[in-house]
Amino acid sequence: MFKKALLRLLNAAQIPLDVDSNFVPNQLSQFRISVSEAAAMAGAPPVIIWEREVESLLHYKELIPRLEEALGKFSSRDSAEVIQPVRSTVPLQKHNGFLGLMPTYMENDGVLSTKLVCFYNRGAGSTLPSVSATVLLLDPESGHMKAVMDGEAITNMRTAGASAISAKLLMRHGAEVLAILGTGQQALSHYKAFTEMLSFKEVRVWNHRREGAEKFRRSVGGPVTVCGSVEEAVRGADVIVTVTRSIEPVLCGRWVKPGAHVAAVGACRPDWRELDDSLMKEAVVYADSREGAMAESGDVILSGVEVFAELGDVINGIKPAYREKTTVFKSLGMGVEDAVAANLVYEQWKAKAYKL
Ligand SMILES: NC(=O)C1=CN([C@@H]2O[C@H](COP(=O)(O)OP(=O)(O)OC[C@H]3O[C@@H](n4cnc5c(N)ncnc54)[C@H](O)[C@@H]3O)[C@@H](O)[C@H]2O)C=CC1
Ligand SMILES: O=C([O-])C1=[NH+]CCC1
Repeated sequence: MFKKALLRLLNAAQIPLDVDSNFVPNQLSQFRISVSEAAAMAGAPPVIIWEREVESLLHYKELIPRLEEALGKFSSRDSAEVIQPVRSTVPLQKHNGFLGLMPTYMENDGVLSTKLVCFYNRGAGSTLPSVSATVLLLDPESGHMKAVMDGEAITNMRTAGASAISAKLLMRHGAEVLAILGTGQQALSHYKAFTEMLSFKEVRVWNHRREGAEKFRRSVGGPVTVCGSVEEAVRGADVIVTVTRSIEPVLCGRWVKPGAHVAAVGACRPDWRELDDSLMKEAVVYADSREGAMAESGDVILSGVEVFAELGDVINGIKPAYREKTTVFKSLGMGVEDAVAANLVYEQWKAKAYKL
C-alpha cells in the first residue's frame, strides 16, 4: 500500500524513472522492489535504447557465453527454460519482404521479449537495409513494457555470436583461414566476432561487387584479402561464413576443403539458397533450431538433407561435434538469442543509468 502510494505520488509529480533519476531507485530500494516493478506500478514509459547505445552496451565477451547457455537451454526443450515458437512471417509482397514475429519467454530467467523483424530480398540498386528490426522487452509478471530497443545491432551481433559459437565447436583444431562471402552488415559483425573471439592467420572476403569488398576491407582496418571469385576465396579455407542476400547457391561443395566448417547465415526462406546440393549432402548439418531449419531453410528443405543436431545438443553433450568432417551450421536466427541479448543490453543500461 505504502509503496503504491509513494509511486503514485512520484508519478503525479512527474518524477521520471529514467537515467537522471538517482533519487527514485535509492528510495525504492528501501521497499525492496525492483526498478521494473516500480516502473510498471508508476505506469512509466519504456526506456528507448537506440542503435548507438545498444552497440556501446553489447560486447561479444559478455554476449557469447550467454548465447551459448541459451542455445543449450533451448535444445533442452524444457518449457521452464525457453518457450520459443518458430518465427511466424507475414509476406510484404509489394516490397519483396517479410515481417517476422519472434516471441520468447524464459521463465526461469524472468525474460520475456519479442522481436519484430522485416527482411527483404532487395534488388541490386536498393540502398535500403536488408534487415530492419525492433526488440521489445517486457516484464513477464505485469506485462509492462520495460524497453524498446533497436533490433539491428542486436540482430547483427547475436547472429555473429551464434556463428562464432558454431565455429568454436565445429571447426578443426588449428584452423587458420577464414573466408567471408558477402560484405554487408552481417559480414561486418561476423568479422568482428570471429577475429575477437577466435584467431585466424588469414581473412579473405568476396562480394559479388568488388567495390563492396574493397569498402569492407577499408572499414575493418585489419588485414583482409579481397578475392575476385568465390572459388578463390574459399579454396583451402578452414572456416567459411556465407552472409549474402543471394537466393541461389553461391557456395559449391567442389570448392570446399574436406573438414571445413561453413556458417550459413543468409537464405532464410524455404525457397532461398546459398549452398549447393553437393555441399549440403557432403556435410554434417547442424542448425540453431531443427524446427526452424525444416520450416525456413531452402538449403535444408530443397537439398532433402537431415539436420544432424542443434548447436544446443552439442553444447549439452547430447550430440557429437564432428570437427574432422565437413560441417554446415545452418543459422536461421532465434528469438531466444534476441531475448538474451536484449536482456543483457537492459542490464547494462540499468547499471549505467543507476550506477549500480
Ligand atoms: N540467420 C540469421 O539469424 C540472420 C540472417 N540474415 C540474413 O543474412 C543475409 C545478410 O544480411 P545483411 O548482412 O544484413 O544484408 P546486407 O544487405 O547488409 O548484405 C548483403 C550482402 O550480400 C550481397 N549480395 C546482394 N545480392 C547478392 C547476390 N545475388 N549474390 C551474392 N551476394 C549478394 C551484398 O552486396 C552484400 O554484401 C540476408 O540474407 C539476411 O536475410 C540476417 C539477419 C539474421
Ligand atoms: O533472425 C533474424 O532476425 C532473421 N533471420 C533472417 C532474417 C532476419
